[in-house]
Order: sequence, then structure tokens, then C-alpha cells
Amino acid sequence: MTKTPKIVYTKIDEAPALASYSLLPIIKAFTKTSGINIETKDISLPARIIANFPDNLKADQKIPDNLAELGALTQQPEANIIKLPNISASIPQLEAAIKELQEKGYDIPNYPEEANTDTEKELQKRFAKVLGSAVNPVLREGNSDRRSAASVKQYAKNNPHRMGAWTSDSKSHVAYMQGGDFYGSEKSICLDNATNVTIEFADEAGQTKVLKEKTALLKGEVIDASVMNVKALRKFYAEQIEDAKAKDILLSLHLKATMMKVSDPVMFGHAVEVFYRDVFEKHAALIKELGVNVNNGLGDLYAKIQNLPADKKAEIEADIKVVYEKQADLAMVDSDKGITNLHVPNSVIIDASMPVVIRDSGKMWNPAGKLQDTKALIPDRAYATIYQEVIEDCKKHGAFNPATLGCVPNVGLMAQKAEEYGSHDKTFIAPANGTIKIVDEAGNCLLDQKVETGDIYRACQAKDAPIKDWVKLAVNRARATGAPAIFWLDENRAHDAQIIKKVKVYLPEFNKEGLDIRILTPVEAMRVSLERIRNGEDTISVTGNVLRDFLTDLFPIIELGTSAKMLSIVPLMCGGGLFETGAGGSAPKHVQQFLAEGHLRWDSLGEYLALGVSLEHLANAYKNEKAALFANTLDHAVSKFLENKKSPSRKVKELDNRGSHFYLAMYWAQALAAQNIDAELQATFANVAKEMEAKETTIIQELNDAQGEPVNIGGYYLPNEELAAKAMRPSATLNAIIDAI
Ligand SMILES: NC(=O)C1=CN([C@@H]2O[C@H](COP(=O)(O)OP(=O)(O)OC[C@H]3O[C@@H](n4cnc5c(N)ncnc54)[C@H](OP(=O)(O)O)[C@@H]3O)[C@@H](O)[C@H]2O)C=CC1
Ligand SMILES: O=C(O)CCC(=O)C(=O)O
Ligand SMILES: [Mg+2]
Repeated sequence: MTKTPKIVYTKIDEAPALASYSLLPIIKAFTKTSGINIETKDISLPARIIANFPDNLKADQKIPDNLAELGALTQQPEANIIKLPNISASIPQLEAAIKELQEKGYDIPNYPEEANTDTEKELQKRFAKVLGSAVNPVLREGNSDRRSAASVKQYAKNNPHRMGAWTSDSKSHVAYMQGGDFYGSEKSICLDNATNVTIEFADEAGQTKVLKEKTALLKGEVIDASVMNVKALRKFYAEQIEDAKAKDILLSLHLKATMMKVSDPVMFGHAVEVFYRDVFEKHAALIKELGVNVNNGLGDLYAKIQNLPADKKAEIEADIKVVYEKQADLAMVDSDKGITNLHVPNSVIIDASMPVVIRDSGKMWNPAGKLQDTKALIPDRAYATIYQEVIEDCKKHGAFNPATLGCVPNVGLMAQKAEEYGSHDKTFIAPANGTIKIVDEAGNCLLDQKVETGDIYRACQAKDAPIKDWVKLAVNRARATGAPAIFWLDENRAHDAQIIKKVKVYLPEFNKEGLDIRILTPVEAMRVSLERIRNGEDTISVTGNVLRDFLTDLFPIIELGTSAKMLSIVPLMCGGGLFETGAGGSAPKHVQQFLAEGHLRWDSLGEYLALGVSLEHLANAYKNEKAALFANTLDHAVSKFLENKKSPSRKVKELDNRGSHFYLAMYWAQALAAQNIDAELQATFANVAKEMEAKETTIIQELNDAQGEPVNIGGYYLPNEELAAKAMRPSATLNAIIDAI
């Protein structure tokens, strides 16, 4: 490899973006002495909007399509990308970001919620590129290896976080459909030969309409099709709403409307309509006229009644109140502000929300601001059952004790838009009763699904090479750790049955002698993994893309208190490395707190760990000894950081994100000063360490003094660079030391 060693550090959104204003200058200052180039690429939500709508922008407003550039980079062996979590925008978030850009003088068109004309359809198509989970699928050109670093796991055992107690009489449970869902209807095949397919809808009269012109499929690719029957879905919601009322527990809905950006908002919308049925029926004509989109939540109704005459608005608000009096209480997202689980589709995201329910004794917040048992609606059976298994385990054995738990790392099939998370361009709402077919070039129907008007149809792909790579990664991890590896696959699910066949073909190609490798259904795999972690034993979960996402929040939240502390490595199939920071998101609640009181509780541990493995990867790829030294000393610094408990606190006027960066920097400088492999670095950083030690009290004082007041960073989605940097670097003493390196 001849090019200059380079690490690309992504610029993103919300809390981790704020943290970067403080952390990046430190990383750049430290590594610049080594000839490693740290380049930033802006792939934040506003940057992606700007890149996709340059038409009316001034030259100095334009931002190149960094995401496409990074996507191309993943195909090069020298790729070394540190990817921080970004916003996966729901429509309300997208609209808010557009509004902010427009207010700042960016001539960006509005998002057309309803596309009737060709222009509107074209606009919607262009916006689809920035909607939902639009970054990760482009960069994830490899499978995922998520686990906790040994030092982080040990820290969690020594300092167990609080886990809410569980009792056997908890009324909390997961409710899922018994039929008519994706799980029940799924059909799947593996292709003998490459082909191009068309997805077509045929109505009952035999009239056909092309839904998707062309999808290229490779030899050995698994393709499946399934349907969510909306009649069955709405019946399920109605029954469960009644049942929650009868059991006197909260009602909550857990979906992934961000990542599953086409199917899940529709499932969310049906829940809103069924729950607030009396309002939607009584005011049907007006609601239609106002253009309320239920898929955006009750928040959209509230937004659109704002300009109605006062009495009409009051009437609708009163009718909403009557619904609350009559129905089961909804789980709240913000009980102070009266924001419920059904307000917007992006505030209850299943991978993060269900583990928190489990951490909090099976409870969620009720309208009175108290924790209460909940019914968790997860309509589709494909993955709902694993959460019920955890709940049953907790009811039987009580809360998990992080001091003694083993771990459940994950090897996830993710590359090349595998499975449901790559299905958006093949997801359709059935226009009428009929059949949706996948037809090959020769006109053969490969898969057909009967649909009724409004049903959600979904086709998914999983390519052969990534599947084989995933099996290999699982065997490698089992070999490296000695832990059993369990493939979570359900032979009663059509798609999984195909994957099981492939796993059985590929496993013998790798040396699995002496390894314990099993295939169990997700429920059995959960049972075994939970029994083992309670015994302090480790078990590798080897899963598809959705369970990868779900389990890498669930187990870290149980084991470590948060998924932010995970190592999240993506060995790219072309030889490069993508290093994601943590497994969690962009923590909007943290930004709210920062803006209100100047305290940022975001923990950048995930970033430190990602930087460590990124430097290690670079050291190996370029035989770069300085990079190896930086990686090694950073590792020491992280251990000391944990030992000395320098993570940010949650409370204002205590150490926050910025102070935690100072300590990381000081420990890193000390470790570089203590080594004797590179005399030049030793000398440089001995001085840095000495200065930091001498000025520790002043620096911490300056950082704490900056807290306690509201902060203005000149925007939410597109903050003002200077204001944000100033807010995140308030210690002149620390800045002087860093800038002088
Ligand atoms: N890889 C990616 O790009 C990902 C992006 N997302 C996006 O992030 C947004 C928010 O998603 P959400 O599901 O609420 O998940 P988050 O992970 O942002 O938030 C869940 C909670 O986890 C805790 N948390 C997460 N990261 C940290 C950290 N570094 N330090 C301390 N605590 C942390 C916080 O708990 P507390 O409030 O108790 O402090 C936070 O409120 C969405 O837009 C989503 O699409 C989500 C997942 C991954
Ligand atoms: O891309 C996203 O929206 C979320 C990704 C995520 O949750 C994960 O990979 O764990
Ligand atoms: Mg996740």
C-alpha cells in the first residue's frame, strides 16, 4: 500500500457531533506527529440534504456528495473510516432540518409528503436518499463484529450499573400477532443462476402494473417476499389496546421506523389511527383536508390543527382527551410535555427502547411521570419473541447482575444491504386486492404473494459472498475467543431455512475443529445465551442484520449499561476497515440537556475504542510503527480512564464530555511519555503530560465554570461552526496545550 496513511473521521449529528468539536482537535494534535492524515467528511443530515439539492445553492453553500465518496472508498483496500452515529431521519426530522436550512438561506425545496405530480414524485425520490437509515447501508460493505473490549467489560463488572428489580408478578409482556404478519407469509428461494427480476402487481382482473422495473440478482443469492396484512394488523392493535386497558398496564409500540423507513412508518400509522379511532372517524373529512399523515404520528395532527379556528382546534383537542380517558394509558416519551409513544415515529426505536424496558424492571413512564408495567406491541413474530423470552427470564430469575454476567458479542450479516435493512426499494403498499409477483427475465414467477388493499409487501435480498464471509467471521471469532458460537436461525421461517442450508455448506470449508458451533431458533438461542451469561459464560451470537441491530443494544445495555461502550468493527470485504463508534445513536436527549444547561453527558468511549482499532488497522496495513504506538498507548489511556472513573457524569457542574476528553488526553500523553520505543514522541509528550498534570485543576475549573447556563450554538441540525467549537472548547488553558503540540 503506497498512499499516505489516512483515517477518515465522519462529521455527523447531535450529541456525538458536539463531542467531536472537542475530541477531534485532540486526536489531530496527537497523531499529526506521526504522518497520519486525519480527514473529516461531513455526512451529517444537513450535509446530505445540501449535497443532494445543489440546484439553487450558492457556490459557498454547496457540499460535495461525501457519502457517495465514502461508499466508493469502502471498495478500496486502503479504506479506514471511523463512523460515528448519525441521524436516520424520519419525515418530521427531515422536515425540521429542511426548515432550518431554509431559514439559514439555503434554497432547498420542501419535502412533498404527498406526491401527485411528476415533479413531486421526482422530489420524493431524491429525498428518499436522505431519509431513514441512509448512511449505514452505503458504508457497511462488510459484516459486523461487535463486542466489548476486555477492559470495558472488566470495568462494568467492577462497577456494576443499576438494574431495576424484577418480580415474578410483573404484568409486562410482549404482544405479537398470531398470523397475517411478515413471519407467517414469508416465501424464500435461493437462485441457481444470475438473473434480473421485475416486481409486478396484478389486480384481481388480471391487469398488471410494474412496481419495480429491475433488480439484478446474483447466482446463489437468497431472495424472499412477505406481506403484512393490514386488516390483521389493525385487529391485533384493537384487541391489544383493549387488553392493556383490562390489565391496567401501559400500552407501548416498538418499531424501527428509521431503519425500516418504508414499512414501519405505515405500521406505526395504523397504530395511531386505531388508538385515536374516535378522533379520526369523527373528523375524517377535515383530517383529510388538512393532509394529516398518520405515519408521522399524532404530532402531525397537532401540527396541522394549529391554524384552525380556535373553537375547532379546541374541539379536536378535547376529543383527543376523551380518547385518553377511555383507552389504556400510553407509554410516555416525555411525560412533562405530554409526548406519548405515538407522537412521532422516531422517538421509540426498538433496538434502544426494549432493552431500556428490561433495564427498568419491565416498566415505562406513565402520564403521571411514574414507572409502570407495559404491554410492548411488536407486531411481527420474526423478532418479537426474543424479547418475550428475556422478560420471562427476568420474571423467573430476577434482574441481571452486571457484576457477574458473561457476555454475548455478535457477528452480524450486514454486508451489501442484507435482508430487511436493504428492502426499502422493494417495499410497496398494495394498491388493491391482487398478487405481487417477482418475475425473472424468462417470465417465470419466482415468488408470489396475495395482497389486499393497503397491505405492506416486502422483498429482501441476501447475497452469497457476504453470507460466506459472515460464516467465516463467526468461525474466526469462535477460534479467537474459544466461546461457543450460536447461529440464531429459525428453520420454520422461509428465509432462515435458506440461510441454514448455506451455513451447513460453508461451515465445513473453515477449520471448526474443537469449536462449539450450533444453530438454534432465536428463542432457544436467547434462552441458552441468557442461562450462560447468568453463569458468567460467553456466547457469540451469529445473526442476520435485524438481530445484529437488536442484540448489540440489548446485551450491551444489560451488561455495560449502554451500547455506547461497544467495539463495533466492520472488516470490509475489499480489505479496508470501517470502525463504528459504539452501537447506539445520536442521543438527542443529550443535546437538549447541553443546550439547556451546558452539560454534555455523551460518553466518547466508543470513539476512543474505534480510534484504537482504526490505528491498529492502519499500523498493520502500512507497517506503520508510530500508528502501532499510538494504538497501544491509547489502549493504556483508556484503561486508566476507566480505572479512574473519568466518564462524564449525568449532572450539571460535574465532569462532562469535555472534561472526560481532557483526562483521556492526559493519560494518552502520559502513556506516550512512558514508552521508550520512539524517543521523539517520548520527548514531545513528556512535556504535554507535564503541562496537563500541572494545570489539571485550572482546566477542570474552566470546564466546570462553562456549565450551568443555556448554550447557543446557532442551530440544531446545522450548528454554527464557530459557536459550537467555542462552546465545546471552553478551557483556554487546555486549548493552548493542545494547539501547541
Ligand atoms: N449507527 C448509527 O448511525 C445509529 C444512529 N441512530 C440514530 O440515533 C438517533 C437516536 O436514536 P435512539 O434510539 O434514541 O438511540 P440513542 O443511542 O441515541 O439513545 C439511547 C440512549 O442511550 C444512551 N446513550 C447512547 N449513546 C451514549 C453515549 N455515547 N454516552 C452516554 N449515553 C449514551 C443515552 O441514555 P441516557 O439518555 O439515559 O443518557 C441515550 O438517551 C436516531 O436518529 C437514530 O436513527 C441510532 C442507532 C445507531
Ligand atoms: O442506521 C441506523 O439508523 C441505525 C443503526 C443501528 O441501530 C445499528 O446498526 O445498531
Ligand atoms: Mg442499533
